[in-house]
Amino acid sequence: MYILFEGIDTCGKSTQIELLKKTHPEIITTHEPGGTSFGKKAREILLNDSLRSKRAELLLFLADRAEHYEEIVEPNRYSMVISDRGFISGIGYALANGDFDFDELVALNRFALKGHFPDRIILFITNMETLQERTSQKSLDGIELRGLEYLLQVQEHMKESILRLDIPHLFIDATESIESIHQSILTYLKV
Ligand SMILES: Nc1ncnc2c1ncn2[C@@H]1O[C@H](COP(=O)(O)OP(=O)(O)OP(=O)(O)O)[C@@H](O)[C@H]1O
Ligand SMILES: Cc1cn([C@H]2C[C@H](O)[C@@H](COP(=O)(O)O)O2)c(=O)[nH]c1=O
Repeated sequence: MYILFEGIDTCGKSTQIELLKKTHPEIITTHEPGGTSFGKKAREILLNDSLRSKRAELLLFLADRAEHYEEIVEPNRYSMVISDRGFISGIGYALANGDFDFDELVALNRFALKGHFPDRIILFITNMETLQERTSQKSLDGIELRGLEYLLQVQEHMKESILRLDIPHLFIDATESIESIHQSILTYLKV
C-alpha cells in the first residue's frame, strides 16, 4: 500500500513517521524530494529556490517523483510504503505559485507516477498560530521563505486537491498532541 503523509512545512509529518518507524519497523518510509540518489541532487537545487522558472522547478520535482516511484514505490508495491510528501505537495505548491492549471498538474503527476496515485493520504492541517510558532524555531529553506500566507494557501490547495481527486484520506488536526495524532494514524492505517 502506497501512503502519503502530506501537509505544509512544520505540520508534523516527519515526527509521526519517526514514531511509526519505532512502533512498526516493517513499514518502508521515504520522502520527496530527495528519496533517491538523483533526488538528493535535485533537492539541493530545489530547496535553494535558485531556479528563475517555476516551470523548471515543477519539472524537477516531477523528475524526482518519477525516479522515486520507479526506485522506491513500485518495487515495494506489496509492502506498506509511507512517503513524507508526494504529488499532493507537487500540486499544492505549484498552484500557489500561480500560472498552472489543476487538470494539467494532475496529468503531469499521473505521468510521473505511471498512473499509480497513492492508495491513502493523511493530510496534516495546521493554522497560522502554530505555523508561526514552529517556523520561528528553525532556519527556513528557499521555499519556506515565500512566507506563511503562501504556505497556508498551499494547504488549502492540498485539501481541495485531495477532495477533487476523491482519494481515500484522513485529515489530521496538526495542533493536537504528538501522541494523540499517532493514535489516530494507527487506527486509520489499522496497524
Ligand atoms: N503534534 C505536535 N505538537 C507539538 N509540536 C510538534 C507536533 N508535531 C511536530 N512538532 C514539532 O514541530 C516541528 C516540526 O515538526 P516536523 O519536522 O515533524 O514537521 P514536518 O511536517 O516534517 O516539517 P517539514 O515539512 O518542514 O520538514 C518539530 O520541532 C516537532 O518537534
Ligand atoms: C514534494 C514537493 C515539495 N515541495 C516543497 C515543500 C517544501 O517546502 C520542500 C520540501 O521540504 P521538506 O523539508 O522535505 O518537507 O519542497 C514542492 O514545492 N513541491 C513538491 O512536489
